Amino acid sequence: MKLNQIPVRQMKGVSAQKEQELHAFGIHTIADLLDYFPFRYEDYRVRGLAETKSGEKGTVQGTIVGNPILQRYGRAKTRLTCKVAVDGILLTAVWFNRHFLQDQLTPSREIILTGKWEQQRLQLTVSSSEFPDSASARAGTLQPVYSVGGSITQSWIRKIIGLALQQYGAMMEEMLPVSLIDKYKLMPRREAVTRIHQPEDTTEGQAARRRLVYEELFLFQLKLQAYRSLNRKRMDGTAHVVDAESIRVFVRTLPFELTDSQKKVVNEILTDLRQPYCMNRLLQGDVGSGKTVVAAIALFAAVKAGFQGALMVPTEILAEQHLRSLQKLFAAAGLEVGLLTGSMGERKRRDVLAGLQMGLIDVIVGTHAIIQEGVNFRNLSLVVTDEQHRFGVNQRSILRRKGLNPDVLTMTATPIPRTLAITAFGDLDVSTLRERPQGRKPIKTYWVKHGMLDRVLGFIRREVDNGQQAYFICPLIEESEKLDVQNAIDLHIQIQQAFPDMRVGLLHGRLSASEKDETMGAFGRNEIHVLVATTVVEVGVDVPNATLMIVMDAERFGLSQLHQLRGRVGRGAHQSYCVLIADPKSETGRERMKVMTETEDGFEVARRDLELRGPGDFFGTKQSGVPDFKLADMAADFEVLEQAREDAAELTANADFWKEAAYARLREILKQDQLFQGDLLD
Ligand SMILES: Nc1ncnc2c1ncn2[C@@H]1O[C@H](COP(=O)(O)OP(=O)(O)OP(=O)(O)O)[C@@H](O)[C@H]1O
Repeated sequence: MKLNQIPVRQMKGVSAQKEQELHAFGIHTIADLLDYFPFRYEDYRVRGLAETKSGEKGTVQGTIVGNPILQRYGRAKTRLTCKVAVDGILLTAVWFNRHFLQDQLTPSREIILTGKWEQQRLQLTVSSSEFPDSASARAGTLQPVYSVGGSITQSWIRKIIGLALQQYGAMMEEMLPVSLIDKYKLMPRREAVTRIHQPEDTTEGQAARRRLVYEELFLFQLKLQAYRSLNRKRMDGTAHVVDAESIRVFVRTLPFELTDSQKKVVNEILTDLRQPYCMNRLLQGDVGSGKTVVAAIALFAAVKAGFQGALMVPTEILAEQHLRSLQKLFAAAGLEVGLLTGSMGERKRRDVLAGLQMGLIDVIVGTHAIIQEGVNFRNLSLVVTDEQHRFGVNQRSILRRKGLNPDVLTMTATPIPRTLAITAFGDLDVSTLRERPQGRKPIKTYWVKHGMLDRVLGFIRREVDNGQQAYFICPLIEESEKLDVQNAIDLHIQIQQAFPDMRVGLLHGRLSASEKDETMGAFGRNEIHVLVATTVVEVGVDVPNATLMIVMDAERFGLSQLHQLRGRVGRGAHQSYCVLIADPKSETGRERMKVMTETEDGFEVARRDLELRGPGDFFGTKQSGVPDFKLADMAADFEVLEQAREDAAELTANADFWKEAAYARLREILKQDQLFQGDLLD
């Protein structure tokens, strides 16, 4: 029996109700329980009074002198005091609401006190006390502090983990190969798990943590690297026969000349498409840098080679927009483009599904719906996805199980510093669009206070009179979508009242797909002058005639989000503006506004963002696609992550890893991961 197969209920003391509550903390098996690590320690080590600083918490040992005095005050409140001799000093120990201790405080008995020491008054306010002769004494130890709640208390979980260590500790298996344990002089697993729960001292706790952090990051990287290595080895991707001439002809039909950056990136992608292994490439380019057309060329190449392609986007608004632009681009070449979204009618959906299965549709555009059950392709060979986090390795394995192993091109407009990207996402190949199409004027960005709304309205008037359009964004914070939608509705009324002669549109997440589509379509045709919207327009929306982006309460947005929003303008030849309305309360908030007014370069914005937030926070956002680690901290443990990546890459590249007994345990772990289901690992 393995520890991860023994339900936690097997432990004495874990009732059915406790078991339920443990489940909420992700604890199902004994292995989970042992891996439920403390996030800090409480220090109960006994020190001399001289070493205990006044005003701070400490633990001391002394002898009770004289009888305790109990005072009652308020309703059912008590204050118990007693003189205790510690290191030759007579101090007053004070307990609040612990009247039941009175009988135990007998003169000349030894006692250990933990609490706040006030030297001036020779007084110690006790938070916990115990007698050295009692069995459950904590004194002398560092006590682990766990994340707890409900009927799971600190002392209960300490006890149950302590018992689990006694009962099952010997069954804990090593996971890391000896070579790595030796290389970094790591604690063996059994010892590390025991010590992280019950360290003798801080050094030991840290050494245990170091080992377990490495293990966690190594296993994370191992998964990514093993996946990549298998992928390369298998050579079961599609080796597209790319017809260079027809691509040249297609590019000539585009309404503009490709930038040098676009040409370079297209070549990188075409080279990948020709290879027999699967492409896994990240295309990063600043907002408005022209990623869509690059994707279109790649899709065109796949179709010309005799396959189908898919473009997966995060929202239905974007799906509709991309459908229209691809239809336009592919019209002359006679490619058939289809749309598949979650909110589509059943009949339409059935037609599309049939079209995909029979190969009548060459390129499908859609949301997540594309890779759901029941969607079958005739021969899908390329998936382009619009935001890196939406198409992770897991989605990939869904397709694999359908017998599909497409090349994947992931586009992101959130430029991630290269080292971070590579480290966090395994070994993606990265292509970067550095320049924007020619003729674009830099967007002018202003930061104004709420009091200046009148002038902002004047700005709208000027732009609309010039034939341009404006976005007016109000925040949408997930916790109270209802309130935020109300904000948008109110703002819409306010703007419409200010400009009775203009057409003011409203767009938010609560509208139906067709309502959204209608509004977006009308805005695209300049039938709506001002679009009041929530962040549903954040990514990808492309209306080149819009030249003014106003963001209400801009302090409520993160830097990359603001940059994305700003990127909705400046997409045509006209001068564009971004106005941030904000009264930030914090220094970081002000700093963010400053960064926005100082630079328009997405890479620079990302760099400053990283500086302001640190990599921990950067990766903490949903954007990153990086899982929550139990122990590891992306910021503090970043170097370990780098190291772990190198180790994992080296190991999986070595043929021994896939057959030697020494690595059987690691292969076992991989096999259990759903990512590798259906794959033969050895
Ligand atoms: N080489 C080019 N020359 C001129 N215009 C171009 C060029 N490439 C793309 N465009 C136009 O630039 C605009 C922005 O392109 P696109 O929508 O592909 O940007 P993007 O990189 O996807 O940006 P975002 O992440 O903001 O959506 C589009 O209107 C597109 O037609």
